[in-house]
Amino acid sequence: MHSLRFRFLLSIVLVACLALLALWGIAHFLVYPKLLARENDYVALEMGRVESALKDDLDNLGGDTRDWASWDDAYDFMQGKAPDFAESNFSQEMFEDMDHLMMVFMRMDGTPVWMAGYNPDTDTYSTCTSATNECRWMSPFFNVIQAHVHQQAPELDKWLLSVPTPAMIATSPIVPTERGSEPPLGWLAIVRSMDRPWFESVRHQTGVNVSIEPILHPDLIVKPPPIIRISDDQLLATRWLNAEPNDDILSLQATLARRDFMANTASFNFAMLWTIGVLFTVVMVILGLLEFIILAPTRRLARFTREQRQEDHFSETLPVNLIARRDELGSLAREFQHLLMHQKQRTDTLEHLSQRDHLTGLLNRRYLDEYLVQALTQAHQARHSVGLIIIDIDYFKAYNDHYGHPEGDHCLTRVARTMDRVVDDQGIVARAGGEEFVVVLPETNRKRTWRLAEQLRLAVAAMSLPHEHSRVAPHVTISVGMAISLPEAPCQPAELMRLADESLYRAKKAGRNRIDAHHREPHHQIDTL
Ligand SMILES: Nc1nc2c(ncn2[C@@H]2O[C@H](COP(=O)(O)OP(=O)(O)OP(=O)(O)O)[C@@H](O)[C@H]2O)c(=O)[nH]1
Repeated sequence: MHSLRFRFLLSIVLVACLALLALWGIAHFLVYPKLLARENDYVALEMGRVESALKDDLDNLGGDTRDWASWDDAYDFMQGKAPDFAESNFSQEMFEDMDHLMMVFMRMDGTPVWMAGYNPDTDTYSTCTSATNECRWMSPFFNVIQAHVHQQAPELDKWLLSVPTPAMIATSPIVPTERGSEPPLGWLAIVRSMDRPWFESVRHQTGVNVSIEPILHPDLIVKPPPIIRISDDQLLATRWLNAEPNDDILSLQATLARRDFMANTASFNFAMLWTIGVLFTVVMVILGLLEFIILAPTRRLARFTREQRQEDHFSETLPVNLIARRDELGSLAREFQHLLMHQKQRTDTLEHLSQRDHLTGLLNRRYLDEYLVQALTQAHQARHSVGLIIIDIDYFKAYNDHYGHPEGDHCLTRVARTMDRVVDDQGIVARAGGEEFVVVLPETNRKRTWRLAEQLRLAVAAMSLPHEHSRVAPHVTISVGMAISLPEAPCQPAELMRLADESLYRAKKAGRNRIDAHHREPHHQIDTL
């Protein structure tokens, strides 16, 4: 059997577990996805800024290239009219300031006219008419540019390059500014390396740390996801930029701090912890209230009920604090108390009925037998004498026959009442059966027993109940036999009854309306009224 406390505890723990599960579900399925979606938006915004910085840079490069390519001096230079144009306008300082890696003037068919480059690795600036000797390092760029312009319409173009190093390139046809529709004489291409200084400038503009990696033959590799959450406080965002040659890809990567996500997560965890703490406190308070309001009183009621089964603990009054309650438990306790009292009354009535003779109201034979056993046992221990008197109405059959049975009953009742009054608290009077009565005196002696027997006989005679057919007197008389259990010669109940019965028999035989005692008693003469 599980106690109420256990059941309540189990239920509340189950409810608490469900609540925790619900919190976990809310966190896992609602809050964290929402936070991650917000973080994705944040990443898109940041990467958008980086891409737009890159685009602006590319646009600037394109603008510079177009400006140089549409300058009349450049057009003249391509015509051979201004041979010093390039050498005098371009220098290492300018390349460093403009962050240019190289530039090349070429004819429409891609033949180089003049090229210059600043190699940051060797910190050298060189100019050449072809990608040879000190300008050899420019040849990979030049070759791609050459291939590109072969397929390009004569207008400004800006694009990204993957190898030999990530770079942005602008190519523009060389045309005169104000000479109407004269054909372009060649191409100007300017290359800007996307290396560490470029990363620094992007970081300066956007506040984001970026890097660029070329991915050659992108069809052959598995692209990593656009967002990789490296740790709790950092993520790696990737954007794919188309580049030449061979449809390569530049992987633009940025390491972003997960500040918002961390802050939101910390706030949510803080709220969760408080929620769990409040939940736990509520559970404990509910348990305490349950214990105080229901469980403890219920246990008191159960304990009280249990005690009632043990006779020596019987009590009709429940604990006051239970009875005084103004709730369901209080009314249950009060109802229970009424039930107990009612039960007690019925038990008392039944006990009374089981001990009494229904006609005379005297104690019955069953009670007499039990009482006699008890009285003799106690007298034996306390070394007392027990007196037993048997009374029988004389010629009662004749009485019945003459006056009728109901009148006989009436006579029995009146005789019984008289004897009960005479004995009073000296002992008990029982109806042993028919017209025979027994008196037991638990603490007595021979003399007192004899005297009471005589008082009984005289009292019945004094009632003067007419008895026309009695042969000893004109009224109802009794014969009495008595016996005593002495401490020095104790008797068993049956023996004492037998001795008293024998005395009665002798009294009857001797003429009735008299007393006879057990033979050890002094002999007494017949007393006749
Ligand atoms: N009215 C009435 N009569 C009863 C009751 N119980 C027993 N009796 C009668 O009591 C009578 C007892 O008669 P007996 O035992 O023959 O003795 P007796 O006539 O009294 O004569 P002795 O005892 O020898 O003097 C019987 O007639 C029973 O019917 C009772 O409850 N009511």
